[in-house]
Amino acid sequence: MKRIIVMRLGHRPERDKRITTHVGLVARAFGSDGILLASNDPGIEKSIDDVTDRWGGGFFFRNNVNWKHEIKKWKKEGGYVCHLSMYGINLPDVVEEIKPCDKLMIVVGAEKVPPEIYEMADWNVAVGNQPHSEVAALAITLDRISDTDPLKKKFEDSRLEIMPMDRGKKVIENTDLDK
Ligand SMILES: C[S@@+](CC[C@H](N)C(=O)[O-])C[C@H]1O[C@@H](n2cnc3c(N)ncnc32)[C@H](O)[C@@H]1O
Repeated sequence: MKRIIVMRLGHRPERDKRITTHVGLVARAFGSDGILLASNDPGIEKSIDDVTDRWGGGFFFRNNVNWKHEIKKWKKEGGYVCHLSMYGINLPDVVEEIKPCDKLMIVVGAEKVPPEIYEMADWNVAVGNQPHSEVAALAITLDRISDTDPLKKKFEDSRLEIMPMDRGKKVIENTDLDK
């Protein structure tokens, strides 16, 4: 698996800020390269960029994209699209087909997605055929399709790094980046 990006559809700035931020945090923490937001919410872009700046990695955020245009472009460039939906094929039954893809876009919705996405996607994939959350669906998908363990990912050029410990909290600050 070489390049994975996430597309967030249907974000409503008045009610989805927290969950879309969590979609972005999970996309970054579990190994994708960036996220496209198909709505205009510069505040979320700022929050995710701030996290990337402090915690490292080369994650990108693009605000206010035209989702149809981005998907068409992605496919034209040889990319594949996996739309997460509880109505799709259950992930364990399709994961081995998706894994070898070296350019994958994972699409998650908010309340309701445009019906065309079901046709445009190469796979409509359920993370279990029960309703739950885009955050959980994305996390499990990123974990299952990865060749390496996403929890072991190293984040380059971080200002902050946690030293894991049994109890308490230890965070190391890397001041070299400011020089
Ligand atoms: C709160 S759900 C909305 C479900 C909505 N009722 C629908 O018809 O699409 C928001 C998003 O979470 C994701 N999601 C929720 N449950 C899922 C599941 N079991 N498998 C895969 N994705 C799921 C989908 O991406 C969905 O668009």
